[in-house]
Amino acid sequence: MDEVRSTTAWVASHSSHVNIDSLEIEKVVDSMQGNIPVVEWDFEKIHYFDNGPLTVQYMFVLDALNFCFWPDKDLNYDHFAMGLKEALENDKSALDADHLQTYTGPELRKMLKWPRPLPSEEERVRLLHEVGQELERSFGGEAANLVKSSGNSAATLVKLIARHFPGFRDHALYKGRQIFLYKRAQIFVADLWGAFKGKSFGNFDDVNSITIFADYIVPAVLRQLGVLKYSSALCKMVDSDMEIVPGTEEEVELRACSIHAVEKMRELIKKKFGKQVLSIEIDLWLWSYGVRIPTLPHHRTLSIYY
Ligand SMILES: Nc1nc2c(c(CN[C@H]3C=C[C@H](O)[C@@H]3O)cn2[C@@H]2O[C@H](COP(=O)(O)O)[C@@H](O)[C@H]2O)c(=O)[nH]1
Repeated sequence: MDEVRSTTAWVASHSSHVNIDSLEIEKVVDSMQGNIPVVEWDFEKIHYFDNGPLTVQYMFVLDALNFCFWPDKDLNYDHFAMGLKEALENDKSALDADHLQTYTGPELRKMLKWPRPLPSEEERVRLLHEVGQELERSFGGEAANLVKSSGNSAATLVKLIARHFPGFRDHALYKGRQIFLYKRAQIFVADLWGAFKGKSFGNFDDVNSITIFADYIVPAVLRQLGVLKYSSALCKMVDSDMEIVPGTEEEVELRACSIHAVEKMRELIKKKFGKQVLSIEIDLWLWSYGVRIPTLPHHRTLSIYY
């Protein structure tokens, strides 16, 4: 996680299209007196939860597919969460490692009750197969064993996921440097922590090492708050729904500056109010705020990472 922190800080200090406004961070922090609004995990009441290993399997599969819903304007994250939940409730073996390896696009669509091809459907199916194969090869078929191998360390779990599952290797090259973002791997840790309320499979000694999850909602909220300032060219691209090519400076800056801005917010809360706030808590507040404003313009990049 140190790599996520240090490389995104480097992007922020070399940024050409996105600027972090420290004064606005201070205003936000002061206006809340350092108290981040508490948002309950699964405030939407959409997730599968049985307090056991099957919940871990559900979360891992969901986070393997947790990217890029926007190309279909009627589709969102909730459809995936609820679809997988219902599939599991009807058939406890629906997400077993051997099953995951055989799903086809039409079968995935049917499971999610989606009437037409999903965005990046072939990639989603490939990622499901990858998860099934590697869980079977290295973890006895169970994501719960992957989590157990992390020894209650969030940082170790993210590393293990990146090592074993290429689809989770959310890196970018920026001005000649490798930048680490790890959105889906980190969100899996946060989902476990939230679902199990920091106990059992959600017990991580270093949960504060996790950063926010750089998706397409959080940068939009930080912009709305005035914390991120975009260049006028980037404003036009985002506001006109123009696609931003993955790996471009603009895309990497949007994501990396979001991570760094929230780290700065945490530091300021600590300095001014003596409170230790988790990035996960800030993320959940920002994200839940953003998804409640469907008209909020967000950047559009075709990606499997977020
Ligand atoms: N930063 C951040 N990004 C998140 C999530 C979540 C869901 N988190 C669960 C955990 C607790 C809650 O109760 C949620 O159930 C999804 N996303 C991202 O949003 C985008 C989807 O947007 P739309 O197309 O409107 O559905 C897409 O990139 C998706 O990957 C989060 O928490 N943080």
